[in-house]
Amino acid sequence: MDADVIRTYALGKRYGGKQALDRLDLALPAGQVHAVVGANGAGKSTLFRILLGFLAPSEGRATILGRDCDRLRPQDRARIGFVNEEHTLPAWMRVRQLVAMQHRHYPRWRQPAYDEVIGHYHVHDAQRVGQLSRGERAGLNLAMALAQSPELLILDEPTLGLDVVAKRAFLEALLHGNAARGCTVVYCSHQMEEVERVADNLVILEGGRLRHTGAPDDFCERVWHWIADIPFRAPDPATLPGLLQHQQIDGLHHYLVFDQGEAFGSVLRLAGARRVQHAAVGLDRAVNAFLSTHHAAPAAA
Ligand SMILES: Nc1ncnc2c1ncn2[C@@H]1O[C@H](COP(=O)(O)OP(=O)(O)OP(=O)(O)O)[C@@H](O)[C@H]1O
Repeated sequence: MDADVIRTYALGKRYGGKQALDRLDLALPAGQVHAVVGANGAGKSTLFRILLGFLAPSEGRATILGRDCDRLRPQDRARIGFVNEEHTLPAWMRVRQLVAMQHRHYPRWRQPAYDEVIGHYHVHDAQRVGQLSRGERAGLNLAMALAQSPELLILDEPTLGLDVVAKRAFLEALLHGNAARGCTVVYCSHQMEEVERVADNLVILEGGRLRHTGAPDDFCERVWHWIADIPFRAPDPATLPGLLQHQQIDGLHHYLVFDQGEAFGSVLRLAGARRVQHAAVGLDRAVNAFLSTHHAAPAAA
C-alpha cells in the first residue's frame, strides 16, 4: 500500500472567478497527526470536500488511501472517519439508537473505543442528540468516528465553539487514549495552541497554495524575531526582506522575519542599528504573523 494516505497532484479548484485551490501538490504519510492551517478562505474545507469525494476538482487529481477521490466506494468510505465543526447528527434520535445504527453500518465497529471516548462526557444513552450540548455532540461525533476503526480520521475544526473544558476532553480522547492508536489524523484548526499539542506535521495553506509542510518546529525556525536598537531613522519596512511584522516598543524595533537567517542582522546593521539580537518564536506567533501578512485587508481610504 502507498505510504501516503493523501496525495494531491497539481490539484486546483475554481469557483467562478475564484481560485480556491491552486496547483496543490501534497503528500501526507500514514501514521502521523497532520495539522492543516490557513487563514479564512485559504482552501482548507474545499480540500477536504474534494478528498472526501463531495466535490470535483477543476484541475489535477487527488487520492485518499490509495484511491482516486472521485471513485470512492462505500468500503473505502468506511475506512475514513470525518468530524466537522457543525457536528451535524440527527437531533431527534436517542444516543443509543444512533450508536446502534452506526454499529450495524460499520463492520469494524469497536465498542470499547466508543466507550472510552464517550467516557470523557456526561452523555446518557437515553438522551436525544438534540438535547446534547455542543461539546457533548462533538464528543459523540468523535466517539462514533473512532469506533468505526478508521485508518484515516479527518477533523475539520472539531473544537470550534467549545469551552476550554470540552476542548481539553476532546483532545484528551483523541491523543491519549487507545481509541485513535494507529490512525492517521488530519486536523484542521485555527487554534495554534491546539495545533502545537496535536501536530507531528504542519501544513500551511495560503490562497489555495501550499506554503509549508514539515514539523512545527521547522516552521518556527523559519521565523526569527529580531530586536534592534536604531538610534537614527529606522529603515522603511517595505525595503526589509522577508518582513512579517514590525513594532516599536520602548524605543527598540522588533521585527518578525521569514526565511532570512543571519543575513537580516547584517541588513539591520547596515541600516544603522547599534545593537541587534534575535530570539526564538513560538508556533502561535510564527504562524499568525505569517498568515496575517498576506491576509486580505480593506483598501486604504
Ligand atoms: N460554493 C462556493 N462558491 C463560491 N466560492 C466558494 C464556495 N466555497 C468556497 N468558496 C470560496 O473559496 C475559497 C476557499 O474557501 P474554503 O471554504 O475552502 O476556505 P477555508 O480555508 O475552509 O476557510 P475557513 O477557515 O473560513 O473555513 C474562499 O475564498 C471561498 O469564498
